[in-house]
Amino acid sequence: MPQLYTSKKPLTLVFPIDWENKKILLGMKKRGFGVNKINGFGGKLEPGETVEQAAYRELLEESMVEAQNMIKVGLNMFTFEGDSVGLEVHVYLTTDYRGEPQETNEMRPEWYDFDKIPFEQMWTDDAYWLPKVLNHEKFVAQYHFAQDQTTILSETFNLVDTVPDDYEQ
Ligand SMILES: Nc1nc2c([nH]c(=O)n2[C@H]2C[C@H](O)[C@@H](COP(=O)(O)OP(=O)(O)OP(=O)(O)O)O2)c(=O)[nH]1
Repeated sequence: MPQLYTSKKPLTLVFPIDWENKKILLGMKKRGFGVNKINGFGGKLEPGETVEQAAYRELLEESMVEAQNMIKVGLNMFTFEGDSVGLEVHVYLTTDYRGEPQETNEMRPEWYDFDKIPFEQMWTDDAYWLPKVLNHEKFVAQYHFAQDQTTILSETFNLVDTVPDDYEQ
């Protein structure tokens, strides 16, 4: 298989989960990459930050929710036709958190029932892996997109016991 990327950029993605009421906190992204899509909360690492520190900070900045725990559930490598930079997205759940979700400059948060997740308003790949996460499974996956950032040209998906720290091409 040809190399899909020559360098990669780590990103975080966090989903607050209420297992008891079967609800997930998602937000409408108001600006930047993936604008107008519904997604979890996350973004780039700041200099000197670990992935987990960035995940905690981005959730707080985007939703005002403060995670008390952070459970790593997945690793996604996203690549795009014609772009040599891969997006390595580290996916976490938090099940213990403080604060009421609030709209911020970046996101409009809202709780969704597990069976009413608006996949048609989310990134195309989410319909493949998010249900696994809600089924208590962990995964490593790779999705290669066409330039339209919607069509998936190839994918690999594996369930794992422990999510690795890095995606290995
Ligand atoms: N669910 C899902 N999330 C994705 C996909 N691709 C992708 O980059 N993301 C996430 C990872 C990050 O949480 C977010 C992109 O981060 P960002 O560019 O908005 O980062 P940021 O908040 O630091 O950016 P900025 O606007 O402040 O510059 O989107 C995808 O296919 N599915």
